[in-house]
Amino acid sequence: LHAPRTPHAAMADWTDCLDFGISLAKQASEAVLTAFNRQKEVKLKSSPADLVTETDQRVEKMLISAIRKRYPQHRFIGEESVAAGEPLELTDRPTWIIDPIDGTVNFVHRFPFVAISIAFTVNKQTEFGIVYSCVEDKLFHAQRGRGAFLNGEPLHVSGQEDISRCVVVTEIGAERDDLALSTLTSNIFRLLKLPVHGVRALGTAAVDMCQVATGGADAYYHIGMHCWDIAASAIIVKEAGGVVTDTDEFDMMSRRVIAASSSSVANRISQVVRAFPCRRDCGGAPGANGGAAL
Ligand SMILES: O=P([O-])([O-])O[C@@H]1[C@H](O)[C@H](O)[C@@H](O)[C@H](O)[C@H]1O
Ligand SMILES: [Mg+2]
Ligand SMILES: [Mg+2]
Repeated sequence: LHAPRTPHAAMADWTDCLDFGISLAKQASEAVLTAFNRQKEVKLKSSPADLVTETDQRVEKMLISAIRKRYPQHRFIGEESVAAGEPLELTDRPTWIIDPIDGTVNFVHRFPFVAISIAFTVNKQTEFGIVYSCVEDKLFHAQRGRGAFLNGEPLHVSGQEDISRCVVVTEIGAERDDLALSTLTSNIFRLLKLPVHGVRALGTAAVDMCQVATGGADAYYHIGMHCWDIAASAIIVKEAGGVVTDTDEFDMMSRRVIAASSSSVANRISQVVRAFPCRRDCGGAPGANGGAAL
């Protein structure tokens, strides 16, 4: 017996939102570049290495107000809005996940890797991601099922399967307590002893992870970052043919991520790297009540 054919509603592809997001990322990049060489007033957030400037806050407000004007029903998770007390809640509604400047420490020091990161989810599934590495003028984007691109050119991971031939990117992050620091440094020690070809850190999770999408790096892992740091670059890596995972299924709220050129490299990293406890960004079990999948 065949089930009766029911006409499906035309599948929304969210390309209009993607195009709008790209145009906003370009505007935001201009604001970031204008401020890049100027003196900045710097404030601390959760630790002496967790910084915010007036530009982070202004760029986020600009992005959210422009999106809200065009899509009044959409919701937001923005790094600086959450820091200002807005709830961090992912629902099934269309949601923009925004990091107005990923790499604020770089921005403050004029170390030339800073990015605007914008992801868009519906039903807790990421539909597209945009990462604009402003100083490099590199625009990465990916849409679910449609591939990943850098300045319009298709991206592919390296496909490397042998950990001992990998360049691995990671970040130390803003945590400065003893347990976090000893875990993070011993992870690097263990990877170098495998050995791997090299360990790198650019100071922006979003741009780091996009290196895996380009094939310039073979893997990336990070513990302690937040969903806005990696939501956009996760879909970019996946659409470039990479693997994005956690110790288990990828969950953007878990504050742990492994992105790799192949599942064998991802598995090897997950065997070597230890995590320290971090409070989830939101939700309980992965995929449930606010957890989010790719
Ligand atoms: O604060 P921010 O500059 O947006 O984001 C930070 C950067 O991505 C950094 O590379 C990472 O190590 C931190 O964990 C993030 O918080
Ligand atoms: Mg960030
Ligand atoms: Mg930021």
